[in-house]
Amino acid sequence: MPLIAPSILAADFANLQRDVEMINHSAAEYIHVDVMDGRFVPNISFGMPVCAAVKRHAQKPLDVHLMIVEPERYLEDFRKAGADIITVHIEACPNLHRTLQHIKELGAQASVAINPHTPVASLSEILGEVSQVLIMSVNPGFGGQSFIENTYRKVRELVELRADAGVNFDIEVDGGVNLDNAPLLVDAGVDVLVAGSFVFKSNDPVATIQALKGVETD
Ligand SMILES: O=C(CO)[C@H](O)[C@H](O)COP(=O)(O)O
Ligand SMILES: [Fe+2]
Repeated sequence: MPLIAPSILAADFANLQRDVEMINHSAAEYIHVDVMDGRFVPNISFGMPVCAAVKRHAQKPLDVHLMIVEPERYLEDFRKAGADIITVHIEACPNLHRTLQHIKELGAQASVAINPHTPVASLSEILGEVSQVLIMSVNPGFGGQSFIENTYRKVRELVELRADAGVNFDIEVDGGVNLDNAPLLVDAGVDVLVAGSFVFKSNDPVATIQALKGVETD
């Protein structure tokens, strides 16, 4: 069964406490927190104060996805704001190994993300340093985009690379996840499904989370 990480990017920001409590009462494992700076991605979402506010009501670990340039400047701040897992983008980190060490020194779990155009092979030298790899299945910056189909192949490649390296980490997929692609993703080897719009725009978000959790594979 996949772990489920609903993204609060698609929540009602004026009712954030209510939506965090919905996640608390659901079958989800994490709360996915999307931080966008208007530079690494075209959009701006929110920063540390909102992350800290979510943390005050959260009963599940915060999976914080930093879509920002120079993320190393803010690691301590997001750790203080309650981040349990911190994801940085390989495309934003010239000294990725150092950045991942820093995340771990702060007591958080280190995670690295790759954009749709970035090959899985570019991760080969740091796979032993992370507890999670996030494969973007849309171009980062916005919720509600369509899932990019080459994600399945990238997941399979990463599963193979992980086995060859003899290391362990979770594979997370983020962007356009729904009940059509979730079974195929889990079948390909995904451990963590992020879902924003599909959960929060549904009539019954708790039931939608449950449905994602229970996806059948072939
Ligand atoms: O990182 C993200 C966008 O950059 C979001 O986590 C992702 O888009 C989730 O939203 P949706 O499920 O609506 O696609
Ligand atoms: Fe995300």
